[in-house]
Amino acid sequence: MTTAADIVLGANQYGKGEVRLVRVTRDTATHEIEDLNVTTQLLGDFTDCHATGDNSKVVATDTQKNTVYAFAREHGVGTPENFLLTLSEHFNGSFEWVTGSVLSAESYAWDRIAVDGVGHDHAFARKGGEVRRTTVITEGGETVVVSGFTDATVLKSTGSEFHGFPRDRYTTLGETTDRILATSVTAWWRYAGTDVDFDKTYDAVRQLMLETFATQHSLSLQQTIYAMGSAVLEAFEDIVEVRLSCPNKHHFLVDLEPFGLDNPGEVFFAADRPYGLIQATVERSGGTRRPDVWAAVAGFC
Ligand SMILES: O=c1[nH]c(=O)c2[nH]c(=O)[nH]c2[nH]1
Repeated sequence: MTTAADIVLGANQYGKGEVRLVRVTRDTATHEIEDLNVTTQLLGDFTDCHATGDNSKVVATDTQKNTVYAFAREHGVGTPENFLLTLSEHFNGSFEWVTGSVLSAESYAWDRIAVDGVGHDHAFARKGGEVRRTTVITEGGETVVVSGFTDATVLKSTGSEFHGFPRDRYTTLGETTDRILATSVTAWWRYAGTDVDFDKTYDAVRQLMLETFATQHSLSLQQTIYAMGSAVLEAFEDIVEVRLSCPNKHHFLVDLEPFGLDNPGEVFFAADRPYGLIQATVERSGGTRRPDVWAAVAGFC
């Protein structure tokens, strides 16, 4: 018969998975952003906590997460390799029972959004991920072209406010005059006809939307997406309607005060959910609505 004495703990490790860190360097008006997803795993003799519930050697995963954010403020990020090396030195050097660690980081690259051909100071588009899409619907002798893109992730590190919203007993959100605004734009537009230079129009619409995101001082994501859609309708006669679906990818300023550090809008927790989901159609007044067309395109847009 097997008894507890015959059972031992095998390989184990633990830490915090996917610490989403965005660091904004804002010493000058030209901001830099660093965007990482860090996972920490500590190795060592953690038999007691597994076998008896003695946590005296468990560096809490919450502490590990806090260390990632605090180090981003204290030491900066720099290369992900150097950032992890600094964290490794800390975890392995501070707790004698920690005999090793496995630290990993994903690093997401961002380009500056070009405005009039020049990289914007504080508006960025994430590299990759974006997909151009189109749907052509032919029915009853009529052909309708709807084009757009999904997952164009953009972020502005300033130039965004959100205040003046109603407060009730469930409202805890603070008002802000300076926040990160980040979203992953899904945009579709319906063409009036089919005689269009689709490549040229696609590039120009996409560019105009990103430029508008970059340059419009935002009072809400709703205002921003309306401005993006309006700019397209103003510039392109052969587009009759624009639909936008944009998750508000919240970035929360990390409270570093418990660690004796200030956080002047520099170190953020990039939450992946829940997100605000802001969706709008921008159309020409008096234009014909085509719910049948949109129904043929998956989802709201
Ligand atoms: O731009 C925003 N629109 C909202 O409707 C909203 N709601 C919220 O909590 N934050 C924000 N931000």
